Amino acid sequence: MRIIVTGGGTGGHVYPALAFISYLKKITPGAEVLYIGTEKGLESKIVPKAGLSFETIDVQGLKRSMSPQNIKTIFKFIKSTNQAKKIIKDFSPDIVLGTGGYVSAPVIYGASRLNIPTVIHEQNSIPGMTNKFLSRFATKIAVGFQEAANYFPEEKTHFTGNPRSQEIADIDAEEAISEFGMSLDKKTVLIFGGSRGALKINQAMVEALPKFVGKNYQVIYASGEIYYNEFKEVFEKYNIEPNIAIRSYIENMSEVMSNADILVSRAGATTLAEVTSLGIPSILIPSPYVTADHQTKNAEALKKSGAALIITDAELTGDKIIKQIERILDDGKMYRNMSDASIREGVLDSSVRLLKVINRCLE
Ligand SMILES: CC(=O)N[C@H]1[C@@H](OP(=O)(O)OP(=O)(O)OC[C@H]2O[C@@H](n3ccc(=O)[nH]c3=O)[C@H](O)[C@@H]2O)O[C@H](CO)[C@@H](O)[C@@H]1O
Repeated sequence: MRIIVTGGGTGGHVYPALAFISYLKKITPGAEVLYIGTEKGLESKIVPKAGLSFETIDVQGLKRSMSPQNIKTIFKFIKSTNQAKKIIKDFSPDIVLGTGGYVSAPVIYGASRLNIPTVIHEQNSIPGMTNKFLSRFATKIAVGFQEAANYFPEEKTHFTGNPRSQEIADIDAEEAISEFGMSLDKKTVLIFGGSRGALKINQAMVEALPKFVGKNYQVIYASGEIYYNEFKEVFEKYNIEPNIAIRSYIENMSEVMSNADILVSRAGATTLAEVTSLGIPSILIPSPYVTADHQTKNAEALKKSGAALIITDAELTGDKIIKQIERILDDGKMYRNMSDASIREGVLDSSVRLLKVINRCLE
């Protein structure tokens, strides 16, 4: 199979694409893969590192309201579609898969103009603007949350879950935690604010860090690369504590998360796919700054099932984080119930399902 994969901007769009590619290569060793992203997005750092062929195009996101800036965007869209079409023609794929983010718009649209089958994957419970626009042109649509199917044409939409679930469920890497200087005998709380970090979570952590010192559980925190320097002094002070490890970004997140007992994080869809595939209880702080408040909807789906507690961004403090962590850790029954609910939400064959959807386009 020759496949072009596109998706980018943030980790939430890139990691599912990489997880699917890795599964595809495992079961179809001859598969030829080309990834199209942008220079600026996180994909330009992590896709080449994964050893994949990577090409870039210039893209600009659509604004919600009409403005002179948007007219420029339309011209840019036409230009980037032409760039994408040239790459697609040269590679001549059987199929093009898009996992969201601005970059997937010109690539999927361009492929559909060239009559090449396309599949888009929507990770969130409420679709983003790019996938809503592309839903008219895509051959098939795969969704990570059942709720998202309501926004797309029924006849071409399939529930697959998020490929990161299947990938992370197979991982068991105890050594990852020792690399952080942590103990295998203590409960581990993993905390981060999505792939880029979140200011509000960093501020709450500055308040919480002194209070984590000497606790009978350990804390691994990723601040996000753009925030690390801002709080460096505090982070360096507490990083030397035996039960605290602080990093700007965790590259081997799958391995680290597989050792976690509780997750505290934003409610990005890919993070939620990961945590449920491992059956880990979570404390979610949905970002209020995303399209259609989709993180609140993502988090509510997990809360409803009993797998997560929610702290709203407005009420977030260091003390609230600690209180909720200890509420779960100190109550064995609550812990087990949340963990059982979490694993029930996991879709452990998500890449198998996505490949089925792709193969149906090729019949
Ligand atoms: C602000 C914003 O627009 N957020 C969106 C973006 O988030 P974002 O990129 O933050 O998405 P997710 O939380 O879904 O995924 C983050 C990914 O980064 C990984 N990770 C995180 C921290 C770290 O140090 N190392 C690491 O590898 C996580 O394990 C996960 O795989 O895409 C998601 C998926 O469409 C959406 O649901 C989010 O609403």
